[in-house]
Amino acid sequence: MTYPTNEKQHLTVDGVDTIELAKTYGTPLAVYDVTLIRKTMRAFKRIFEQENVPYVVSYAGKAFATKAIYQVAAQENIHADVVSGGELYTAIKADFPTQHLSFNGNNKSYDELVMAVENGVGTIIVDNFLELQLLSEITAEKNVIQDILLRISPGISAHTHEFISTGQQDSKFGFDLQTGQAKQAYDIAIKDNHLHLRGLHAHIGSQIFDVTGFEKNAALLADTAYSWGWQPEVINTGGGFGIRYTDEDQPLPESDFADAIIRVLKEKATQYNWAMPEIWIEPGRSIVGPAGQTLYTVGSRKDIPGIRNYLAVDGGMGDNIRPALYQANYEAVLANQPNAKSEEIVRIAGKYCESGDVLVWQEELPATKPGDILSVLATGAYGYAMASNYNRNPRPAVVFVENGQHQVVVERETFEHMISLDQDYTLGDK
Ligand SMILES: Cc1ncc(COP(=O)(O)O)c(C=O)c1O
Ligand SMILES: N[C@@H](CCCC[NH3+])C(=O)O
Repeated sequence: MTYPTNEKQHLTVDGVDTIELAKTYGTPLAVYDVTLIRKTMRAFKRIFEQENVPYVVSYAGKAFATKAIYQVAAQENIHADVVSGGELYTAIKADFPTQHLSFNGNNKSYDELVMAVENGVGTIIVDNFLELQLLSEITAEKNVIQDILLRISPGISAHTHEFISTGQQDSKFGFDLQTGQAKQAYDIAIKDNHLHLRGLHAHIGSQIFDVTGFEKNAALLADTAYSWGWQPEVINTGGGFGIRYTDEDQPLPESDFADAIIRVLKEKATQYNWAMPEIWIEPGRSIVGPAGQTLYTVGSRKDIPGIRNYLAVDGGMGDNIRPALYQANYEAVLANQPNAKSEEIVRIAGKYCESGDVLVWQEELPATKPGDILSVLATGAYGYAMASNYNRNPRPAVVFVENGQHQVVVERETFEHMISLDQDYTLGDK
């Protein structure tokens, strides 16, 4: 792999020197290549347009939810999916057209549902019976009609890490199909005058590398609707398209997934004599994952002869929990000279008080010294989004880069931000 560099041999992002970014904004620093984000969004849209089928590409904001990314999604005229009042609030504050939002989640609160209805969220993807009842009450009281989809748990196991697989029957998400709960939900929803049931949704999991699960899922949703004597307007097959983190990952082009789903649903529409349903997909990771990277400053090291060399950087599990949570692998490069020859094998650890605080389990790197900048690649999805203040470390700043320019889109958290909600304790002995 050859990494993009400038005349100083420094790693670049869309033409911008990462060493300069680290100097300007400090580290750890999450950096996004917005040109690449737009390219991926457009590539997804183009597949459907070439096939001339009605579609919605809905960016799954959980992968990275900030005002700036919702603004890019709006500029590219794609939809977005939110999963909490907080994500919805962020999208609203970004002036994202709420009609283009869908709202997923397995335990939306009454207040969140009211917020969604009041703000004109286009589609609520109803997950369970309580939600169906709450939404029925809220829409009746406000005398509005709300578009909904029903989320089904399809009983399809995706071959991915157990914790990010959601389609299997033993899952907290969606109405169970096998036991008839999905049909019961359909019977309730279709009769409700304030709910406009537009279609079905099922998401089988994340970081998936073959199309068969998506084909099965699309076919199952169509067959299910047909078996209920119903022609759905929308079939939403979720997200989950796998990306490359390391050489172990061999992702398919986004077109393969979309093509497979389109082909199956075209066949089903012909078989059932339906108008072609709108095909919705909800990619998160594949849109922002490869476009993001995190810059860190090299600090201490510990070499244990015959055992392992640890290289510590100034971030860690607080800005990327995925290695600790899923044993996820990443690739790291020395940003000062990414194409230099490797000289040693190291484990890149963070600065958190946990043995599991690892960013890269094993990496070949050139010799490094304190103060060098390392970049961990492909951290754009579920990195900053899952960041925490563990050990009271502030969360990094986020910078967007496009056409040689750069801009902070999330400021670095400060110590003061972190204690801003703390109160002095006044009840105990003085
Ligand atoms: C309902 C739903 N849609 C979309 C996504 C996005 O998945 P990914 O980021 O893997 O594309 C998820 C997360 O797995 C999800 O739960
Ligand atoms: N957060 C997970 C994926 C879960 C997706 C949400 N349904 C990850 O980092 O891979």
